[in-house]
Amino acid sequence: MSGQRRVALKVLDARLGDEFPLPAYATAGSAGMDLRAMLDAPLQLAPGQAELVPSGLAIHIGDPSLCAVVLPRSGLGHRQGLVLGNLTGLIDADYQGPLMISLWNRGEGPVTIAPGDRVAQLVFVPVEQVALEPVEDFSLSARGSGGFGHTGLR
Ligand SMILES: O=c1ccn([C@H]2C[C@H](O)[C@@H](COP(=O)(O)OP(=O)(O)OP(=O)(O)O)O2)c(=O)[nH]1
Ligand SMILES: [Mg+2]
Repeated sequence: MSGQRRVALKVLDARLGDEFPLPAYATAGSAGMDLRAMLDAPLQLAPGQAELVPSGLAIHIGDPSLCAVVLPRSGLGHRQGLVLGNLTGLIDADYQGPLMISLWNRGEGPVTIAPGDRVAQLVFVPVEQVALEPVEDFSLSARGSGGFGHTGLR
């Protein structure tokens, strides 16, 4: 689609773009594009087990006003307990290495992942870098230092 920002992609696993489609937005309104577990053989994760799995891709975002996050897929996370070992993966704009997926079976039964399964999703997010400026005091806000449930439940 024109108007979309361009992000450089290296296909590291030749099965992508051939046997398996490259990541793409499933619908016009999708925020994420699914990432595949580019395994050589099925992988069974025992309850509690985490493994680093290649996505078969590398991206170089380049522009520090953009990053990407790797998120679980809702269905797998909720039903099977297949989530991410780092909870959320953060892909820096200057990272050029292989995009890896830490898969964690947080459930109570084994989970089997087949080569090419869509196991996570990649979301591009705007970022602003700031200059931290040390001060003695803040000008008082409505919240002040209240936090961690300070405003109650209802
Ligand atoms: O799920 C992930 C998370 C990170 N990365 C890559 C891209 C990211 O830019 C780099 C570093 O990630 P992060 O800063 O979260 O990890 P770190 O443990 O702080 O490593 P580093 O010291 O390299 O920054 O690792 C992945 O491929 N997948
Ligand atoms: Mg880091």
